[in-house]
Amino acid sequence: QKLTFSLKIAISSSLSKIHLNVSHGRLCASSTSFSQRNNSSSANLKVDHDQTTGVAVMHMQSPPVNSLSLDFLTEICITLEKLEMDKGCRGLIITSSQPKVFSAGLDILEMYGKSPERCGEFWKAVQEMWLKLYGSNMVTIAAINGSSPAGGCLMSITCDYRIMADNPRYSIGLNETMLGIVAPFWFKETMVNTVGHRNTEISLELGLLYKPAEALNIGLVDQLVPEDQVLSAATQTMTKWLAIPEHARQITKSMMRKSTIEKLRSNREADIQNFVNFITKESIQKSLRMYMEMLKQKKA
Ligand SMILES: CC/C=C\C/C=C\C/C=C\CCC/C=C/C(=O)SCCNC(=O)CCNC(=O)[C@H](O)C(C)(C)COP(=O)(O)OP(=O)(O)OC[C@H]1O[C@@H](n2cnc3c(N)ncnc32)[C@H](O)[C@@H]1OP(=O)(O)O
Repeated sequence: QKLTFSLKIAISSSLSKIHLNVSHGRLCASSTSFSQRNNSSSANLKVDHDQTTGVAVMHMQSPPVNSLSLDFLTEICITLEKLEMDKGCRGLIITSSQPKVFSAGLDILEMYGKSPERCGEFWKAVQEMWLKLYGSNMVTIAAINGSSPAGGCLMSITCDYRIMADNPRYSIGLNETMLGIVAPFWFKETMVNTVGHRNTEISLELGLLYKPAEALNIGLVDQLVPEDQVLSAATQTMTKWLAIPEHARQITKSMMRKSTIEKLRSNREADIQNFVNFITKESIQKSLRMYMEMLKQKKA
C-alpha cells in the first residue's frame, strides 16, 4: 500500500514493535520485534541499541556513498522517531558502514529531472530529518568516519558533538555553491551556530570543503582521532555527556536551538516552495548535470 511521506511519519509513532522496510516510497511492515532485541535493521540502516547504557549506534549503510535519497531519509526519520520515543534510549551515535564516506549529502539524482511534486516530497523529508535531529532530546554524536560534504555535513552539525577520523583524504563542509546551488537559511544558521558568522560566510560563499585539521581549527568538528578509534571515542564522549543532569541539558539545548528550529517550523511550506522553484529552474538543472558529469570524469 502506497503511503505519503507525511503519513508514514505520522503513523511511525505507533509502530514501535514493528520491523520497518522502506523501498521506493513504500513502507512495508512485518511483525518482528524492534524493542525487545538490542539490534534492528532496515534496508539501509543498522541500529545497535545497548539497553544497559541507553546508547544507540545508527550505522548508515546505503551504498555506495550514503547519499540521502527520499527512501533513505524516510528510513532515518522513522528510526529517529522510534529512538526518540524510547525512554531507554538517551544517546545516539551516528556513523557510517560505507568505506571512506560518512554521507555524500543529498542524493543529487533526487534533485535532477524530477517533477515539482516529487522535489517537494523530497525536500519535506530533508526538513523532517533536520527537525528531528536538531530538536532531539537525546545526546547526539556524529562519528564521522569518512567524507561528509553538504547534506552529510548538515547531518553532522545537527548533532551535539562531532568526532572525525584524522585522515587528510577526508573532507567536510557545506559545498553547495560548488554545485551551483544555495544552502537554504536553516543549513546556514546551523553552520553559524557551529562555527560563527564569519567562518560561515567564507565557507558558504566559496563552497569550502575542509580537511579534518582545518575543520577542527574552525570548530566545524570537535575532536580528531585515528580512524579506528572514531566509534570508541564517540562512546567515551557519550558517557561524559550522559552524566550531566538530563533535564538541565535538554532545556539548555532547546534554548540554544529553538529560534532556528521555530523559523523553519513556521515556514515549512514556503521553504518547500522556494526549493522547488529554485531547483527546477533550467539553469540550476544544468549546473547539477555538469556537476554529476564532473563526478563521473573524476572517476575515469
Ligand atoms: C534564491 C535561492 C535561495 C535559497 C535556495 C533555495 C533552496 C535551496 C536549494 C537547494 C539546496 C540543496 C542543498 C543540497 C545539499 C546537498 O547535499 S547536494 C549533494 C552534494 N554532495 C556532494 O557534492 C558530494 C559529491 N560526491 C563526492 O564528492 C564523492 O562521491 C565522495 C567524496 C562523497 C565519495 O568519493 P568516492 O568514494 O571516490 O566515490 P565516487 O565519487 O566514485 O562516487 C560513487 C558513486 O556515487 C555517486 N554519488 C556521489 N555522491 C552522490 C550524491 N550526493 N548523490 C548521488 N550520487 C552520488 C557517484 O556519482 C558515483 O556514481 P557511479 O559513477 O558509481 O554511478
